[in-house]
Amino acid sequence: MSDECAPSPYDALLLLSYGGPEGPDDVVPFLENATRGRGIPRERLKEVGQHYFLFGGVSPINEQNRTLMDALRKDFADHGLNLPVHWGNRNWAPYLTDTLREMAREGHRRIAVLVTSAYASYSGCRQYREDLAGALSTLEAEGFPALRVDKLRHYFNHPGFVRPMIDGVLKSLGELPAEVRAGAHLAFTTHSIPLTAADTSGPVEGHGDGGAYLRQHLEVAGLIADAVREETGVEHPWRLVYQSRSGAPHIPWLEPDICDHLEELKGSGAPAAVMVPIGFVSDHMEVLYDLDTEAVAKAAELGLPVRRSATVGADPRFAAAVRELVLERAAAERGARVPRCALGSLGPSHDLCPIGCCPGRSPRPAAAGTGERPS
Ligand SMILES: CC1=C(CCC(=O)O)c2cc3nc(cc4[nH]c(cc5[nH]c(cc1n2)c(C)c5CCC(=O)O)c(CCC(=O)O)c4C)C(CCC(=O)O)=C3C
Ligand SMILES: [Fe+2]
Repeated sequence: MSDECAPSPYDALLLLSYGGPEGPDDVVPFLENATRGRGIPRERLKEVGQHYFLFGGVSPINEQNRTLMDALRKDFADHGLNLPVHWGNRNWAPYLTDTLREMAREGHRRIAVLVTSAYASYSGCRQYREDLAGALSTLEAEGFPALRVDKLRHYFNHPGFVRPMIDGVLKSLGELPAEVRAGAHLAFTTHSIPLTAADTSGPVEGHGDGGAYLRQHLEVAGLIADAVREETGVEHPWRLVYQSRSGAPHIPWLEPDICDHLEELKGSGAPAAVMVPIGFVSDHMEVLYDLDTEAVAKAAELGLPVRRSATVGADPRFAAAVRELVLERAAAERGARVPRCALGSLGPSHDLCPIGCCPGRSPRPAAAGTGERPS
């Protein structure tokens, strides 16, 4: 095997995700897991429960992760990369701790971790690092030998993440009625988070003004808008907007909401819009309900033609990007320097989150960051 394809020091890849219910009886316990200690009002929980019940209590996220694992295994096999792929979740089976225990039993010791969130934020980055630290300490208490987990860098600006979304936007534009196509607005959408969480996202030096969360999303939106203009020769106006707001009403979250934005677009005479869910890796419940159900109904009520473009899901280019991320990090851990792919101007993201990156409300141990490395 060529050096480029050596995964050492890694002996496995862990796909780490959110998890979702797989039947009506799972919905309430899943929501309890997802919101424990997070101060979410009961009303919001009832409402979100209804979103899941509308789809038979099944979130598509677990099946999407199984499909992504298949795509990763195929890509790895096709490229002579011998690295087993495992999967664990924060909020539903297969739970992270159970997966890591199984991996430890099988003899894995040094594990690269891909989280299904492309951007910096407490929910999308540090919380997963806290989950990893919690799982590692449970296994240590159970007497397992020490595991080391390395979280792969944020991939929001990796071409394997961005290019499939560019194709998705072009496809959605093509599906709009021809007479409104050229005037269509692009509504890039992501998960709203509390303003304080946005402001403190990413390394401390960049805190304030929406932090890394905002900058990274604006970068991706701009990259996609530029590529679409180059491809079509049409300048589609665009804006970054938000969805899936939770929390107590008096706490400010990122705005505007996608539905309010659609209303504003209609009011200002926009003829159509494409909703581009850049904040999400697959078409899970936030996409299926908040965009395909709620926002699509809003647009119908407004008489605004809309399309929703695809998330990357298990696109082979994304699977290839994951392979590249594993190999580049493996090389770095071996002390080698290899090129790191990133589109745009922000450059490849850090490997190790520095202290103070994406802080939570109360400090908890987090794995895979500066300060967690053996000296
Ligand atoms: C930034 C971000 C991402 C994107 C990055 C990533 O993908 O990780 C994301 C993804 C997801 N969020 C998901 C589901 C939920 N998120 C909730 C609540 C919250 N999310 C938040 C943020 C994010 N969430 C926040 C700040 C809260 C408030 C509570 C808290 O501070 O923790 C709640 C509780 C009910 C509610 O409050 O809405 C649920 C059920 C699912 C699974 C969907 C499925 O089942 O298909 C996925 C992929
Ligand atoms: Fe969420």
